[in-house]
Amino acid sequence: QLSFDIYAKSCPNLVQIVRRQVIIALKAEIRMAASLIRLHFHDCFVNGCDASVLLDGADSEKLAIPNINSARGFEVIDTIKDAVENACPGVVSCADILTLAARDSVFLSGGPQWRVALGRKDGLVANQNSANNLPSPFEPLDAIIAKFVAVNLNITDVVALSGAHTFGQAKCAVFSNRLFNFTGAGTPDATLETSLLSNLQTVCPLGGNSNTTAPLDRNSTDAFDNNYFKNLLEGKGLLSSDQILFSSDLAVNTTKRLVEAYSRSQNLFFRDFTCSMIRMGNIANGASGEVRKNCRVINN
Ligand code: HEM
Ligand SMILES: [Ca+2]
Ligand SMILES: [Ca+2]
Repeated sequence: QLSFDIYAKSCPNLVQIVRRQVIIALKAEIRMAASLIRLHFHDCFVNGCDASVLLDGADSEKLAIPNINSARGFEVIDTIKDAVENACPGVVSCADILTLAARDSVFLSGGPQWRVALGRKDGLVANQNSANNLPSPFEPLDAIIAKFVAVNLNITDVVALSGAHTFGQAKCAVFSNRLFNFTGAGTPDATLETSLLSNLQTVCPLGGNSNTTAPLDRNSTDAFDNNYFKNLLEGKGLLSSDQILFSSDLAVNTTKRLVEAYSRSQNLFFRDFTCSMIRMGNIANGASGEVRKNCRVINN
C-alpha cells in the first residue's frame, strides 16, 4: 500500500525538505551518507522498514551487537524529522524519512537516484534479538545469503546491496581477525591482498584500539561508485563478508560472476543496486503502526 503521491496534499515539500537536511548533514560530515544508508538497512532487516531501529529503551535495537558503538546518524534523523514536523506535523512516518534519507545519501555521494514509494508506518516495538541476528562480517556466505532470503531478498540483492560498502568506515573490531591469526593457523587471511594487509596491520595492531576505523573502500572512500567490486577482484575487500563474495568456494556458483559484472559496469551495478534498494525498502512490517511524533519513542 506504498505509493508515490501519498503525501502529495498533506506534505507537498517533503522530498525537498529531507534532501536539504541531508545536504546539510553531509556538509558537516561526509561519512554521514554511509551511516544513514546503513541505518535504513538495519531497520528494514528487523521487523521490516518501520523505524524500529530508531526507538530508545530497554529493548532498543541500538543496544544489539551489530549496532552498539557502531550505528550512527540518529541525531541527523531527529533533525530531519523536526524539519518535516515543522512543515507538516504528524503526517510523515520516521520510516519514510529514513528511507528518503538513505536514497538521498546515495545520490549525493555520486550514486544513482530513484523515486521512493511512501506510506510506511512506524512500528510500536523494537526487537533487539532480531537485531542481534543481522548479517555478521564473520559469517560464511551461505549464512549471509540465508539471512537475505529470510526477508525475501535474493543472491543478486546480497551482491548489489553489499556494494554499499563503497563508502563509509569499519572498525578494527570487525576485520582484525583477518590480519594475524585468521583460522587459528597463525597466519592472516590468504585472500587479503598483501599491501593492504600490511597497512591494516599497522592501523590495527595486536592489542591496539579496536575502535580505530579504516575505509571500506580505500580508493574512493566517500564516493558511491563500483570501486568496491574492483577491490574484490584484487583481494582488497575490507571485511571477510566482502571478500567471500568473490573468493570463497561457494561464490563460484553464486556471487562471483555478479561481482565481476559490477566491476566492469558501473551502470549495471547502479541499475541493480537501485532495484535492490527498492526491494529492501519494501520489506513490510506485518504488525500495526503509527506516525511517530518523536522517532525515538512511540506515541502515547
Ligand atoms: C551483506 C551483509 C553485510 C554485512 C555482514 C555488513 C557488515 C558491516 C560491518 C561489520 C560494518 C562496519 C561497522 C562498524 O565497524 O562500526 C558495516 C558498515 C557499513 N555497512 Fe554493512 N554489512 C552488510 C550489508 C550492508 C548493506 C545491505 C548495506 C546497505 C545497503 C550496508 C551498508 C554499510 C555502510 C554504508 C557501512 C559504513 C557505515 C559508516 O561508515 O557509518 N551494509 N557493514
Ligand atoms: Ca525495523
Ligand atoms: Ca567508493
